[in-house]
Amino acid sequence: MSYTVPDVSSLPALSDPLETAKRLAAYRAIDENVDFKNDKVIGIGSGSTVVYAAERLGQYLKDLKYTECVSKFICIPTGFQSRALILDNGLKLGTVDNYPEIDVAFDGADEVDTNLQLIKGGGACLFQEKLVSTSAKKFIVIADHRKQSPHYLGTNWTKGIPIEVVPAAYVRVQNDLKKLGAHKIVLRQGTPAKAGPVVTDNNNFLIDADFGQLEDPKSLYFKILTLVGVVEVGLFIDNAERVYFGNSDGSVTHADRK
Ligand SMILES: O=C[C@H](O)[C@H](O)[C@H](O)COP(=O)(O)O
Repeated sequence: MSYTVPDVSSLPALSDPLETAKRLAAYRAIDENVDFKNDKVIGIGSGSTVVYAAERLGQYLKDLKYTECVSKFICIPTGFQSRALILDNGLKLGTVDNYPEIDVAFDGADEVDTNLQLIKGGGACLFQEKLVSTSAKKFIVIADHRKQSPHYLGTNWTKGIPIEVVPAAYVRVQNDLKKLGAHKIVLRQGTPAKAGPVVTDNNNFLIDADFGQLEDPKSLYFKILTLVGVVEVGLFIDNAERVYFGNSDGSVTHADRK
C-alpha cells in the first residue's frame, strides 16, 4: 500500500505532552515553509525539537507524491547529531562549502523574546547553527511553549548565554566577561558523561555567562563577539523570520519578525 504523509490533526498524542507539542510545532513548520516545487537546499538544526522536522521531511520522502522532489533536496546539518538525523531519515547530505545558499533552515531555540531574538546553544551547538541559519533565505524556529519569553531573554533561560571559545583563551574570555558585567560564568562541564569540559563539534569549549535579563541583546552580542578567543555567541539577533510554538493544549501558534 502506498504511503501518505499523516495529517497533523489526526496524529495520536505522544506519551509526553511536551514531545507532542514539539512535534506539532515542527510538523507545522515543515508543512508551511518548505516549497516542494522550488526549494533545493534545506538547513536542519540541532536539539530535541528539530528531530521532528527531519522526521517530517522523511515522511514526505516516502510519499510518492513528493518523493521525486524531496529526494533531490540537499540537507545541510549544523553538527554531528544533525548529520545523523539527515541520514537516518534517508535525506541527502550536503555542506555549506558546497551549498552556501540555503533556501530555508529549521532549528530549535532555548528562549525566544518578543522581538524573535534567540538564545541558542543549550545543547552545545551554536557556531554551525549560526553558519547555517545566517546562510538561509528563511530561518524558521520551532519550540515548545516553555521557550517563549514573556519579554526579555534571560527570563526563562537562566543558565546563561552559551559562548563558544577557543580552548587556549577560555580563562581570558572568562575574565573579560566578568568585566562586561556577567554575574555568573561557568565553563560547561561534560560530567557525569565526561570528566572535564564539554568539547563542541568544532573542538572548542563552551562558557555559559549569565547577564540576567537582556534588555538590549544586540549590543551585548557585539560586545561579547569582539572578545579575543570568542568563536560565536548563542544570541541569534535579527535572524529568525518566524517561530512556531507548540502549546500544552495541543495548539500551535506562531510569531513573525516585525
Ligand atoms: O545547542 C543546541 C541548540 O541551539 C538547540 O537548537 C537548542 O538548545 C534547543 O534545543 P531543544 O529543541 O532540544 O530544546
